[in-house]
Amino acid sequence: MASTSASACAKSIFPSTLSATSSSSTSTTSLLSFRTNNAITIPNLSSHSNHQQRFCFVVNTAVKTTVDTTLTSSLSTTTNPNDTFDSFQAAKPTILVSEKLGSAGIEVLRTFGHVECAYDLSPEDLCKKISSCDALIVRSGTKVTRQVFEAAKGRLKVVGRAGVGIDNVDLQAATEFGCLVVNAPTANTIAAAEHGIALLAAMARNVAQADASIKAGKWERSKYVGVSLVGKTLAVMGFGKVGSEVARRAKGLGMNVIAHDPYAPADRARAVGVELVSFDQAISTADFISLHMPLTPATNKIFSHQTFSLMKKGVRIVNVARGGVIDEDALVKALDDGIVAQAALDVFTEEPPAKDSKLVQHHNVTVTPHLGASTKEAQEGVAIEIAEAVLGALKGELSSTAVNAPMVPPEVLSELAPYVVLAEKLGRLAVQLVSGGSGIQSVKVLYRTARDPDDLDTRLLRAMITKGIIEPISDAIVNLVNADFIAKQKGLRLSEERVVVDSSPDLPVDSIQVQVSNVESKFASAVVDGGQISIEGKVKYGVPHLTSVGSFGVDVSLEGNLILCRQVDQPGMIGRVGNILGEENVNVSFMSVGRTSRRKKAIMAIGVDEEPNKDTLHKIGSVPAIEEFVFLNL
Ligand SMILES: NC(=O)C1=CN([C@@H]2O[C@H](COP(=O)(O)OP(=O)(O)OC[C@H]3O[C@@H](n4cnc5c(N)ncnc54)[C@H](O)[C@@H]3O)[C@@H](O)[C@H]2O)C=CC1
Ligand SMILES: O=C(O)C(=O)COP(=O)(O)O
Repeated sequence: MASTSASACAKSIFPSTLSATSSSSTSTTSLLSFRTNNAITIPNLSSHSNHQQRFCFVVNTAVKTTVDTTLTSSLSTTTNPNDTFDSFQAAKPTILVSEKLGSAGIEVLRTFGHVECAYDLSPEDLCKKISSCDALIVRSGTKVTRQVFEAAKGRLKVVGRAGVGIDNVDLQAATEFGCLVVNAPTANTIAAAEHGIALLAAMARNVAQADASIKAGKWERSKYVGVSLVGKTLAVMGFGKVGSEVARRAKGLGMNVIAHDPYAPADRARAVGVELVSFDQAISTADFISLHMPLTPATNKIFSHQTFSLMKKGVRIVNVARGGVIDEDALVKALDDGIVAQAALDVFTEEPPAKDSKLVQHHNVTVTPHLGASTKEAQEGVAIEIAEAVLGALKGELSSTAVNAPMVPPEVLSELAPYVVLAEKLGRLAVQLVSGGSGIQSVKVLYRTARDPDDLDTRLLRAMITKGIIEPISDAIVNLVNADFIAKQKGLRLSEERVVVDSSPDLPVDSIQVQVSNVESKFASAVVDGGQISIEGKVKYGVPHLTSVGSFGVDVSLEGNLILCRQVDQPGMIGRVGNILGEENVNVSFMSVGRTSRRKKAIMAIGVDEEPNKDTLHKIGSVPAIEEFVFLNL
């Protein structure tokens, strides 16, 4: 067995002789590469269930071999799509829930997978557990670090964040490891907004301090005189879902509301009766400031010594967003200096904060332990929202709440389904036509289509071509999440061009052509005049077909294995090759001949159910009229 070393792929992709083991599965190409001991189908991609053969290219890296061996053994006897579904049911995915999740969500998850609830895991214990999990569901308390993705060893397919903020998930690492991250962005909006208003009012009227004072046996009416909200200016920093709900409520309290958000559309602000202003204007004119932006590198410690110095003396600040947007030492100083009169904080840079935190202990600070999303209603809603998103991802569907992958609407996905299969197979064919040792760096994809360019979303197709090219020759597992990242890492440049043709606009794509530049081919006839390997395919009756190899037209369904022969066009060739295969009990599933002109060069494309042995291939190669041939796995 020849092999490709992973290290050889660092700069460019080096195909070498590929060997293949066959296994069977239903047709499908999983967008999230569900590769454990489960066989998974994507329901909305499973219309090609007649494609029973799937071939796993084995290379000599430990990871790839292990994974593929598991896949091969678990699928080797599967011929019926229902069998695959049954075996999938038997091997349910494991879903680890690492923080308290509403029971309705747990019930939804149990319909599909084994659910393990393990709260308060140490980082080490999480890393130990994760390699046996297909999905992980967290809230804000679990740090999903690069180490977690590394420890998952490729098994973790999806991280579900039961809430909005994903700053506790290392998104870059998730993407590199091909793990989808989904969140539940809407179900806790009102809860967070209500908590913001609760803190605003409680702070203005010293509710928490007065409560503590009474419980300590005191009766301090003059100490806890508050300030009124009506007529005061509130600056909402971050005019997204929560910010706009806070603004709406604050207006109901008679406040004058302004907002700062560089990305919020002005008409959304206008609809709530809020003026969008610059950062400096917002913080310098506000009596109250409420924070509702995400924690990102750009917002990290955005409230600092410098920004506090611009604020009105006596300003009051509410934070139900993320602790990290405030430089907490700077806030303590601003409180001590009287620039900030009071702060009400639900979130902290470190959670829980240190017991002796000066900020938490400050007499002008009101605190809650990250309770913004903690209402019964919000937690049930978030749990169902995240459970559905995670199950969708495990089924291979694309989520509308994907954080690190393009969101492809279901109708686009189902329309593109057969083309997704075609795209991956063309990628696989193209890479096998490259001769060992020549590195693929540049691939061009031409989509012939009658559609307006704006009506054709090719991200899925591009990802699947990348998957087809890269997976057979490396240990990478490529999916929609990491395709562009892995292509870049491997030095593969993939450019796309849409060519408008006069065909039916009902079909998204008429044909897909894959061209590989600056490489040698082990099948010279696949090379066109410009010097690039070129193959083209179409979807016919829902099934992917190869329609051209180099400048030869062929028409073969892309299933099983393929033998391409170039021969002198003469009578009896089909019979001779067919006989050789028949004698060796290799079943021919289809045959197609394309030629330049009569009695000149011809290409014969032969689909075979079984992989012919070396002797059989040698006999084919020895037929005098055959000038070159290649055996390809799909
Ligand atoms: N305390 C809690 O329990 C909860 C906290 N949150 C937090 O609240 C925040 C907002 O959540 P949503 O409104 O649902 O998110 P969202 O995504 O709907 O809104 C965030 C807004 O912040 C804006 N933004 C981004 N960078 C900004 C910047 N530099 N300056 C000003 N605005 C900026 C965005 O354009 C967006 O409109 C998030 O940090 C989230 O994690 C959300 C729910 C509960
Ligand atoms: O949704 C968010 O961003 C939150 O901060 C809520 O966090 P939690 O799920 O309550 O840990």
